[in-house]
Amino acid sequence: MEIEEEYPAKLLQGDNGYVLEDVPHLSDYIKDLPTYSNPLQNNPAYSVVKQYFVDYDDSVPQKIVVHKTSPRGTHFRRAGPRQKVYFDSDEVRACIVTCGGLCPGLNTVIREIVCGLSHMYGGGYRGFYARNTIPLTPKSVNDIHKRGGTILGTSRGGHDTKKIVDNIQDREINQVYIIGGDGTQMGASLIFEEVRRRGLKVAVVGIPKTIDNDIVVIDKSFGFDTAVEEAQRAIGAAHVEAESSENGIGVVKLMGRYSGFIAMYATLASRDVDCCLIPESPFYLEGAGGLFEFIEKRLKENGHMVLVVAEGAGQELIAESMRSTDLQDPSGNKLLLDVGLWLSQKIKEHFTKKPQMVINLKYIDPTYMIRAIPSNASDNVYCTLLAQSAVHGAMAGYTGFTSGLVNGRQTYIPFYRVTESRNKVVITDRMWARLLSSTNQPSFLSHEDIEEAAREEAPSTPQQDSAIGPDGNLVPSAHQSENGNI
Ligand SMILES: Nc1ncnc2c1ncn2[C@@H]1O[C@H](COP(=O)(O)OP(=O)(O)O)[C@@H](O)[C@H]1O
Ligand SMILES: O=P(O)(O)OC[C@H]1O[C@](O)(COP(=O)(O)O)[C@@H](O)[C@@H]1O
Ligand SMILES: [Mg+2]
Repeated sequence: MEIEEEYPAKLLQGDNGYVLEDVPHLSDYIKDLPTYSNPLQNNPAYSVVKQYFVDYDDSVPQKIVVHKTSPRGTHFRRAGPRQKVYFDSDEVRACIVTCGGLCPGLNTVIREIVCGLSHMYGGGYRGFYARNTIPLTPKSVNDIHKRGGTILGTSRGGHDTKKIVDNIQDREINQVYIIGGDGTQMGASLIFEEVRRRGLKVAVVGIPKTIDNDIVVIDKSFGFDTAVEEAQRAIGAAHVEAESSENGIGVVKLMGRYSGFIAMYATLASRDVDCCLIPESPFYLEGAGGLFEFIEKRLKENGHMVLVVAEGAGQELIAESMRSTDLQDPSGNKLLLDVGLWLSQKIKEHFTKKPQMVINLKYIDPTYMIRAIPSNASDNVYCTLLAQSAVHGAMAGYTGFTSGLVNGRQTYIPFYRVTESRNKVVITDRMWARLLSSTNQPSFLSHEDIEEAAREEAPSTPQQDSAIGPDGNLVPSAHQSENGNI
């Protein structure tokens, strides 16, 4: 049976403004699918756990800060094992792919999907393209969580939905686990649509991966904690270098193409940073309130300083001062100019005009070193829960969803929700205000800038309070940002 129209959003209304943004299910487009008892009920590890199975109606609210009169709002389906499953254990043929940039924890997710299917449901495993597959068994993945990178390899570009689904069909794969960022989830959504159009019993499941933490709705992405921890080591080194020489300046570039979360959290965590520059907050170099003025002030006060810059910061400034290109990577992401090198050069040029102030600048670019390490303990546990949730969801017949943590609970989120926008640092939010007050750096914002930023983040619910104080200064707003917890 071929189905033509696009899959409609599944919105279920309840009392007091309750909305469940549900995810697709195989039974939505394949009738009379057989079901089976979940084999976990006979598994000695789980059978002792009271209420191990998730209640069909369990859901998780997207916003947890509410007022007396607030409507209950959007909810996502709670992840976890269901009493009934839609795959017989012997029937499962699963494949896993990793796409996009590297991120700590990829191997842990792979390991836990394999082990989850095998130990919990007793399934089998395959990859997409014939010559490119690696058979995965619990034995072969046993130690991989201790390694960085992905044992499956990864790439950008080359997405051909029809070819991929042909392959899934030819190889009789019925569960597809796709680990990747916004681009990958977009591709996964197209694969799901095609699978559904062809009426195939194939569960298509996404696991969100982004070291930049730029995926919306979820609390934070796996590997982010590890990245922040490792970034601190680079900041520590920059601080040692800066402190050890007169007018020492340490510049550290961190990842963050459009979202400065790594830079912001590493800055807050380390406390050694004097100024943090992120893509969301424009800055300028010359004149009153500019970066050069601030650097001079800090050097006079402390004799050294540390500057952290996210890779996507100041791109318009660089474009103004040098010939920029519109080159893209194979996935269509704009190739960025190296802001770390550019900024270091600009600072050096500025101080050559001030012979009374000889600086000593050291530039550290730890970006690929940060990305290549294995995940830390907390990310390892997080990866395990994400992977197990994904497996439980696929076994229960859910499809077209991303497995994600929302307000500390594992949930199933429809693909369109995680791809429709990008998670960014909200500079009129409390967290950025905390950073500004911890570094005491200038906000580089005029009154008009602040008003514009606040307008962009205009309060849409009573949970979102004003962000500008009577004096026009940044005032932390009392609401949670789009992704809640961090
Ligand atoms: N809009 C899109 N539609 C289909 N596939 C996409 C889209 N954007 C990216 N992809 C594919 O997803 C994969 C990873 O994308 P990329 O942006 O490099 O990484 P990430 O998923 O981490 O954001 C690539 O193979 C790319 O071709
Ligand atoms: O050099 P590469 O491999 O294209 O990766 C660089 C990019 O990857 C990132 O880590 C993000 O990767 P994703 O798009 O895969 O999430 C960016 O911070 C960085 O711009
Ligand atoms: Mg991307």
